[in-house]
Amino acid sequence: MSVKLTHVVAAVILNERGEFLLSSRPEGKAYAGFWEFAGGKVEAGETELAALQRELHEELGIQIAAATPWLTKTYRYEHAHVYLRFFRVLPQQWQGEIQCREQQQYSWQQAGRFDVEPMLPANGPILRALSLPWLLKGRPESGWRGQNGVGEVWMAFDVAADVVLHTNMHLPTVQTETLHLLPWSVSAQECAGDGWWWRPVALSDIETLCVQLRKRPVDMPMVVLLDEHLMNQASILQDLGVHVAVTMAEDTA
Ligand SMILES: Nc1nc2c([nH]c(=O)n2[C@@H]2O[C@H](COP(=O)(O)OP(=O)(O)OP(=O)(O)O)[C@@H](O)[C@H]2O)c(=O)[nH]1
Repeated sequence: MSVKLTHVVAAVILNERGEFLLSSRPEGKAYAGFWEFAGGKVEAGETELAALQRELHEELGIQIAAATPWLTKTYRYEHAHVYLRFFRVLPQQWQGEIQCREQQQYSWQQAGRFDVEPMLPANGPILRALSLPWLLKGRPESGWRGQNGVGEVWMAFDVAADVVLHTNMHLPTVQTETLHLLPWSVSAQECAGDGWWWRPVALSDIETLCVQLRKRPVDMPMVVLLDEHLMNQASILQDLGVHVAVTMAEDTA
């Protein structure tokens, strides 16, 4: 018997300090009191963005002008089998005074330092993924630096060399399918089970990736490693929900 997937959207709302908004599920709902990203079910005929805008207004009284699609997640609860689509909402993309219109609580949280619980079980990988900066700069030899909500993050992992050398992938089906459609000039590698890295060599590789991401989003963070000649593609990729690592000259790394 096939089980109907409930389509849900949820927002990672950011403030100027780089913190993320979590709210508690109101009484009367399944998992009442658990913490989640504000959002809810997409109604028939509604786009994901329209559903996000409606839910955030209904629950918190805020207006969302724009949002960037990020990760997806499928999860089976006792009460429902859900397909979740998370959006990233930057400080300049939302406005309004936060109100708890459903008697829920809300809390601004720092990446990797969440101090509210319990969290909805489906959200574990999403919370971990929030620690990964949206932009990393550096070199394979000297490591990668970026900012998350807690502060500066430094990653010493020699990603570039690994990405180039290994073509063996152990990726969830969704991503394997996405990667399969990417040009052969690239390879990718899963990174500690919490994300994966991909290194395009030409502009056409990036164009192919963009087409694929629009059709089929990823369920683990994807870091695209940009060599100097492709650095101007960083914002296009970030707008598609990708984390970017750019290779800098040694003295600016
Ligand atoms: N809003 C939200 N829902 C989530 C998250 N993570 C997660 O697994 N879910 C699941 O997605 C589903 C969302 O449904 P909901 O009950 O909040 O939706 P809704 O506001 O439209 O509720 P309604 O049933 O009153 O119409 C629930 O099964 C919930 O457990 C999350 O971060 N945010």
